[in-house]
Amino acid sequence: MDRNEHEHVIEVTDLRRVYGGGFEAVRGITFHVKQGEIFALLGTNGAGKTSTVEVLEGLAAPSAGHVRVLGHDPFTERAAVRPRTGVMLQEGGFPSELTVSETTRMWAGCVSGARDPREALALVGLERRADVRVKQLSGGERRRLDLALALLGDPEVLFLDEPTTGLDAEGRRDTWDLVRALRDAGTTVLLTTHYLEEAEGLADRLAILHEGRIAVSGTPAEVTAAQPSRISFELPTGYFPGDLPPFAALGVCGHDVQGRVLRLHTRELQRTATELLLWARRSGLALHGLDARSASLEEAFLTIAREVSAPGEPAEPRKPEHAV
Ligand SMILES: Nc1ncnc2c1ncn2[C@@H]1O[C@H](COP(=O)(O)OP(=O)(O)OP(=O)(O)O)[C@@H](O)[C@H]1O
Repeated sequence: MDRNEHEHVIEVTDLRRVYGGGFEAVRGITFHVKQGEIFALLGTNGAGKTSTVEVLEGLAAPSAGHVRVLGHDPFTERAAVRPRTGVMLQEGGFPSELTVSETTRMWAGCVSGARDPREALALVGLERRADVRVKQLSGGERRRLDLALALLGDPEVLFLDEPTTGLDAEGRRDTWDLVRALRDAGTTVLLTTHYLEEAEGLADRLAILHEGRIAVSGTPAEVTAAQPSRISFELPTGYFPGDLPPFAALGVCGHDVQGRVLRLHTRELQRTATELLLWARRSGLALHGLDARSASLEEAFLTIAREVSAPGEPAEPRKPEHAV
């Protein structure tokens, strides 16, 4: 591999995208993706993921800021960028009467230096469906066909917009294995996804978008570590949160009560759990519904998603934000 491993293959600087009518869908985001890295863009519905990816794919110009893919402006230098990138859109939109094989061959005719269409189908496990009409494919098989087409040009950069939507668990795992293999061979991958376990298991780094801004970013471990762990249980009859030992002594950094269920937030899960159980034993109490769970990407995502701005009020970026 003669590519520079540390090169920023994708550079996004202060990107803004304003639609006709003045709605600002992307409000100044900055991130970089290194060569041979899988970067995931996560976000609530309407957060601006597709609006961002479309600019990277050269389908739209930035309203402000700038974007580079492989060192070029993907919009004004489309001819230089497009042959080196593979794009898997959310909706493939193939003619449904063509077979899988015909579709792949037709697409290969539009790609310079395309790999053997049969090889692309084999990569996504569709070789046995080559003679089936596209309209007869399941939703998951169509996603795999979308991916096969994106891989035809053996791209250096792959844009995957929700690549595993509609796939069953096995198909999803197969796609993850394929994306990892492509990354290991040097391909740079930018993907959007709604599946948090997909981002957690697949991405080297990720950014969570919210209302057009990057709310948090970093490696999955960094983003997760910024969240507290949780312990919840039913308050024993006649007990209130104030009857527990002082929260500071338990290492608790926050709490909430829903009905009789007390939820403690902590950054020291082992210490808090130990102190809580010792207190329960000393007090002769059974803690029903006891549940302790480490911080997760899901927790980070839900925390951000709950921070809904008031109508007309721009969302403020969260601090601290990891460097990307
Ligand atoms: N052509 C358009 N004109 C006006 N507003 C648009 C247009 N396309 C998207 N938007 C708005 O921009 C915002 C961001 O949309 P975008 O599709 O980028 O979000 P997303 O994060 O990809 O969402 P999802 O997860 O639902 O696919 C949304 O509020 C959407 O309604």
